[in-house]
Amino acid sequence: MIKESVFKSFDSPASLESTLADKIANQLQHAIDSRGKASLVVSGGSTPLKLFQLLSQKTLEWSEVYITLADERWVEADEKDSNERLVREHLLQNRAANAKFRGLKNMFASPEAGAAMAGESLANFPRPFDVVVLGMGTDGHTCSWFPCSKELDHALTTQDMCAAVNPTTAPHARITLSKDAILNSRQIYLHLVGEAKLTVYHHALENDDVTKMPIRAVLAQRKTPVDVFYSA
Ligand SMILES: O=C(O)C(O)[C@@H](O)[C@H](O)[C@H](O)COP(=O)(O)O
Repeated sequence: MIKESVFKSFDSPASLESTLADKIANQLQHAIDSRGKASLVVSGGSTPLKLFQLLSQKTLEWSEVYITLADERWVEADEKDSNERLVREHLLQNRAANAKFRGLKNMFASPEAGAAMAGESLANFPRPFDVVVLGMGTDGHTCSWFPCSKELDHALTTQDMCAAVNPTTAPHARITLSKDAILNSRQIYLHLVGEAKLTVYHHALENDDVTKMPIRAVLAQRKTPVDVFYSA
């Protein structure tokens, strides 16, 4: 059994999003007050859209906030499935329009070819990352650490910032921050909405086999604090 992380359950996605947006904004501003700048890593997918919108309205020194993605699909930044597009349309708006954003997709033809440059492009980000917001798929993946992919072990063991992944159960070649990069953070939030995700989360706590459920790489470690924010 994995020892459970801090688990916060909310009555509705809206109350979760409101609380989480407040917490993230406070932590980013605290980082700026303490160290002059702050870093935020966000995930794509459908779960964080409202959170992005709420965050974008927060009053803080967004010009000192460096934002990047936990993972990206290897598609152009204006395509439907691009996480960069999602972040530009929902987070880098309103007050957050002044934030410094770096996506992970670059001009290379594949994530394998582009991974080193994607990592280098984050060189001026404050590390450890101040706040990382992760999602989770119902197969137990987080970031683009897919249980089906032959690159999983590399993504979970490399010291490089970024790794290429070719999932067989999800569309698009991907680039993902490595486990090493994700865990070099001051705070990780796991944002879960829906009872199906709660079932998967409880299943993930049953043992520490990361090859079956890579989310365990986050849940089974004690180096970096992980708070789970859940609403049905
Ligand atoms: O780009 C992505 O797809 C991700 O970053 C991924 O790890 C996501 O967080 C989960 O798949 C959950 O996705 P949903 O929020 O859509 O359920």
